[in-house]
Amino acid sequence: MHLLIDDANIENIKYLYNYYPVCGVTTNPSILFKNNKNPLETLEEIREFIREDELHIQVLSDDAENIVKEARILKEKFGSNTFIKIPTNKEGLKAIKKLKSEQTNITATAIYSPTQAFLASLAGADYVAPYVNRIDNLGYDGVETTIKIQNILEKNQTDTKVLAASFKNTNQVLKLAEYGISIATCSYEVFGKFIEDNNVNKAVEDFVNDFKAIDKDRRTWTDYLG
Ligand SMILES: O=P(O)(O)OC[C@H]1O[C@](O)(CO)[C@@H](O)[C@@H]1O
Repeated sequence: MHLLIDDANIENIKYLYNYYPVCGVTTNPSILFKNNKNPLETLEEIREFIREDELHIQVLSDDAENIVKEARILKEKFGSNTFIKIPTNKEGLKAIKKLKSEQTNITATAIYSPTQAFLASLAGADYVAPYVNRIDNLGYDGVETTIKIQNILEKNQTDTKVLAASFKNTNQVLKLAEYGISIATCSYEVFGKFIEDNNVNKAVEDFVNDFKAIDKDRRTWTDYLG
């Protein structure tokens, strides 16, 4: 499983890139709204910072013809490793079919059911993005649904990968990693919870204190060898 950042705040993105093994950024209109800045300038800044890594941007048109138009403009502006996020409804499927014939990278988004994912895959989507936490909130099981989607894609030997989205805790992510889900996109808040264990800090502190007791003037190997 690879990890993407689900955020549009450039400071958060820079911070997470500095510490975590991530391979790109996903955005959606609500994330851009939350960032409270000019959305175009924000995306330009993100693209400049992440260079050729994956950048996922969602279209806002309702009908296939305008979705295709918007996708072409976004692809032209943000480059080849940009994934156009298209909601998986009927108009979206129609647009995905058309855009695939133009070699556009597509993330089929707003996926709540395996049927949607299967259809998006047949239409040519590169990624399908099930909304794990939102599915949980509907009273279904987001993790199970995502695994089911993965099984369907594997059994049907498609090239489409699962990009799991909408997480509220790290356990949801880890469960999917266990099943080899291709990629997960996580918010700044969820990243913050990945390594938050006081036991780890305590263990490290004990190691350092023990070592320091050997020679109080030499705390690290750099002090011995540097
Ligand atoms: O339920 P949430 O946290 O709003 O997440 C919706 C998800 O859908 C996406 O738009 C799919 O990529 C993500 O950007 C986001 O994680």
